[in-house]
Amino acid sequence: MHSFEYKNGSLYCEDVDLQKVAEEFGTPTYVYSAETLRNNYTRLDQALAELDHGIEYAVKANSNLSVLKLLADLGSGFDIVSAGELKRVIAAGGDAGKCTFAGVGKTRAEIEYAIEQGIYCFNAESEAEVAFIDKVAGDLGKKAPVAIRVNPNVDAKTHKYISTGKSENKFGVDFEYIEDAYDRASKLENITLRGLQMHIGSQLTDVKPFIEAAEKVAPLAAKLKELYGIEFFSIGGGVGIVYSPALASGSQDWWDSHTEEARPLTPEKYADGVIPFLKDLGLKILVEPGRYIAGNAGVMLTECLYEKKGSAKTFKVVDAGMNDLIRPALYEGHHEILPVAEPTKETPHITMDVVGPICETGDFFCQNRDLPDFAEGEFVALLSSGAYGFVMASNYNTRGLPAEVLIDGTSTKVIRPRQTVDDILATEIASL
Ligand SMILES: Cc1ncc(COP(=O)(O)O)c(C=O)c1O
Ligand SMILES: N[C@@H](CCCC[NH3+])C(=O)O
Repeated sequence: MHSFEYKNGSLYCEDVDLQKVAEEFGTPTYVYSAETLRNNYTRLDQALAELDHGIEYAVKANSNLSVLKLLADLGSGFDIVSAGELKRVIAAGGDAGKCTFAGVGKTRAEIEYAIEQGIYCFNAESEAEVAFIDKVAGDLGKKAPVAIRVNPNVDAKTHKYISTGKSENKFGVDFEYIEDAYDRASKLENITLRGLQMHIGSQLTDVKPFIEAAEKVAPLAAKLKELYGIEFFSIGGGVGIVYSPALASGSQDWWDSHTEEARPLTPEKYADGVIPFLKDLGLKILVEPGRYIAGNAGVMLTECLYEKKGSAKTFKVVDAGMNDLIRPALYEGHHEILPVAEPTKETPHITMDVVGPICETGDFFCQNRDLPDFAEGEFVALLSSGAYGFVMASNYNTRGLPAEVLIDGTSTKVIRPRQTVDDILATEIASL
């Protein structure tokens, strides 16, 4: 049973027909399945049951307040990368005391705010940052909880823009310097060393790099526990999802490739791979999944505006652009594209580029892809858009932001109304 599937000749999310959603709320619109969000969270939680563990959902993947609230209600903690994300968690009813704060460039204002809100831990990414947190905490007359992110120099074998655990990446403190960094940090007066953190990259579809990193860093975690009494080891996020049938073993059929069994990396495979290195540490193990929780829980709906048959190609121009979903333009990310009205056996397949209205050649959702034909005025869904979709949308070309809708069984709720061009202009007009 999938939360997104064809029923009665139309693509549904849970019990709701996406044709009706597109007609009622317009396009482009992001649609999320509450059931998939819950299932993904629960499944990972259960896979890690053998460990004393906590899930710190990576807010950056999808930060809509209703999504955060749903996860907070399940008991999730949150991995944040800005004061803005912390404000979101608090506004959604999440617990600041269950937040970890990552990121290489935290400002004084952000550090002050996070200390005042009582976050669980700063995950510091450099010695300079540790020293600065110590200073800011001292100025406030408080002690700040700190973990240092170790860069284990492990190749995550993912897209180079989202690999974070190699020495040439900007993240964390090099493995060979980390013990000295802890030694120096332990002498600072206004911080408490609470944990150790790592995160080797995003969209990993093979468990081996996770195993390599856990095996390399677990002895360090044990040593830091002995020396400084740290209480947690966060192994970061990064569990990948299936975007392309080519990634799935076996079948080329999209739905089959998205069955849990066909996932290249299941939560169980992930857990089985890393647990042996973590279970005897006597530390709380944190994970920071973003894409795994939200990615397959969302689609973006868009309408076909025009068809253009060029001498070289057929273009379908849709009303969403790279400003609405930037992953194909930025990482050549693959999103499956399905017509909302279910194609029949008679529907011809044609090779097409699906492109947006933005004045950039890179503004495409697919190139030279064989897809069931669809006509002007028809809606299509870009699948697996629940993570790093809406959150990366921009106003480029002075376009408003898409609406976001949450479906839960038969209920449909707009969780963020469309941002109009008038909304964008209002603040600038007021500043004229
Ligand atoms: C520190 C940290 N934790 C967690 C994540 C979440 O990654 P993912 O969405 O791949 O699980 C990221 C993003 O890559 C990150 O930088
Ligand atoms: N935005 C990226 C993931 C970045 C992960 C955050 N560190 C993507 O869409 O794949």
